[in-house]
Amino acid sequence: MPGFRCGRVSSISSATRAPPPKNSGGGVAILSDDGATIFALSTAGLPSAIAIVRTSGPASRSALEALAGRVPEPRYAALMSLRDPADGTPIDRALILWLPGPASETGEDMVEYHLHGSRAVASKLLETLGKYDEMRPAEAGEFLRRAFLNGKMDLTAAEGLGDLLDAETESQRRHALAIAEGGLAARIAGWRERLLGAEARLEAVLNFSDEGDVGEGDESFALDAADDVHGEIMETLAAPPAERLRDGIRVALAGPPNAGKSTLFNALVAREAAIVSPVAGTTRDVIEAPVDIDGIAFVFSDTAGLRDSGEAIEEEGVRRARSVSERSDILFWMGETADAPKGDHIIILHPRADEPRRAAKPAEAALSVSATTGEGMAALRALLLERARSLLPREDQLALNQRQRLALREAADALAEARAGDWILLVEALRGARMALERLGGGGGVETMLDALFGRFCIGK
Ligand SMILES: Nc1nc2c(c(=O)[nH]1)N(C=O)[C@@H](CNc1ccc(C(=O)N[C@@H](CCC(=O)O)C(=O)O)cc1)CN2
Ligand SMILES: Nc1nc2c(ncn2[C@@H]2O[C@H](COP(=O)(O)OP(=O)(O)OP(=O)(O)O)[C@@H](O)[C@H]2O)c(=O)[nH]1
Ligand SMILES: [Mg+2]
Repeated sequence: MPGFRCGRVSSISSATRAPPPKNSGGGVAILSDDGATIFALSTAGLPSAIAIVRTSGPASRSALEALAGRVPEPRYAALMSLRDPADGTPIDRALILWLPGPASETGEDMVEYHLHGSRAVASKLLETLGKYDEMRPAEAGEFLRRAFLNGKMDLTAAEGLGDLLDAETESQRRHALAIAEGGLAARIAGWRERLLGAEARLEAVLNFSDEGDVGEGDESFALDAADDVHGEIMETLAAPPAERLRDGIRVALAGPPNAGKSTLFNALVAREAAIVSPVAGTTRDVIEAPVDIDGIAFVFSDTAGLRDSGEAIEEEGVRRARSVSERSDILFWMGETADAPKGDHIIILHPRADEPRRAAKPAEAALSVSATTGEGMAALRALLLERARSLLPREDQLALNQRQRLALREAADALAEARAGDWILLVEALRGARMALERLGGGGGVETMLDALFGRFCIGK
């Protein structure tokens, strides 16, 4: 299967989720729309109760007429008997949606066949559709690609849909939906319009004034536009990036042997993921566990206790522990305050707090916790969530991916140049910024990028 999104059975439960799939990089090159009518099974993972086969393109209607004898009222579900037109053999009794273009998802004529969800029923219909000369199976992401080519959505909305299809946690879902529904596209459109207006007015001033007639200050409206758009772009860029949201907040537990790291780790991830024992040096490797807590994706890492053991395997474990600790977004330190690494991401804990022989909580420790009795665990989760939220985009902010941030930064950089130069440079700055925004939305000369994006989707999407 070319698209990694296809047929993935999410393993998310209340406490665990599968690690986010990485793009295999095996992007499928999709030809530009060749006018063919495409078809695909759009429900991944059979058998299921219902299988939906979709067609998109001009032959959608005639194929439906041939299979069902008639075309139902647009956008109303109709129960129809499907037959193979070649020999009249029945295929299935199915719910049919006739979705004529341009008011369809792809902008083309579409039909949805909601079949009984077995492999055999779906195969029979796909095979029958494949006999039409005008029809061919869809490539990965090709329905969405056609929607984009037909101006139904811009590139950022398509990216948002990709993230929505991947979403496993509530925060991922909400932020992806905002982008998929055009949250970023609308902002881009507003900025482009503002810049284009300023450009046009500048041109007019230049064209209708005699040489040397253009006075100081006549360009102030354009500088204002550049400043306004620059300010809004910088504000949009100030939101934390989408990557933490998608890949999960990385939380490491570190400290000396026997501190109770693995015990706390197991309590936080709500399963016995790591071995716990009274023997110092039990954990040797880094153990990772992805978890959904309160709708936020986390990846917890339990690590080897830090000490000089003089033993090769344990030394390697300690090296890995330090490396994971450095890369974490939040580090729970469970040892002496004096030994704690430094940094904003470090939270000192006072562990095994139920044990009477333990010293009192040091002043620097944020919390006393006992994973065994549960003491301090609710406060620890609250602290964790508060920190995590500060690292993620807020509800009212757009979560931008790297491509989107780079394009916005390019636009902002161009606008920052606007004040520096003369009129010619000002026009160029406005134009440069507008071009960066246009590319962000998927306009002009982005064919390879389109292949990379749409090739990541499922067949049938
Ligand atoms: N059965 C089914 N469910 C589905 C989808 C689908 O294609 N089929 N979708 C697939 O992703 C999602 C819904 N997305 C859709 C997006 C646009 C249109 C569409 O026809 N848009 C028209 C205007 C429709 C209207 O406003 O009434 C248009 O944009 O012109 C349909 C579905 C989720 N659920
Ligand atoms: N009473 C009490 N015992 C605890 C607590 N946490 C851990 N322990 C015990 O302390 C011992 C060490 O716990 P681990 O969780 O394995 O400690 P660790 O920090 O992972 O140790 P290493 O993997 O060796 O670095 C075990 O016997 C645990 O049962 C706690 O909160 N209270
Ligand atoms: Mg351990």
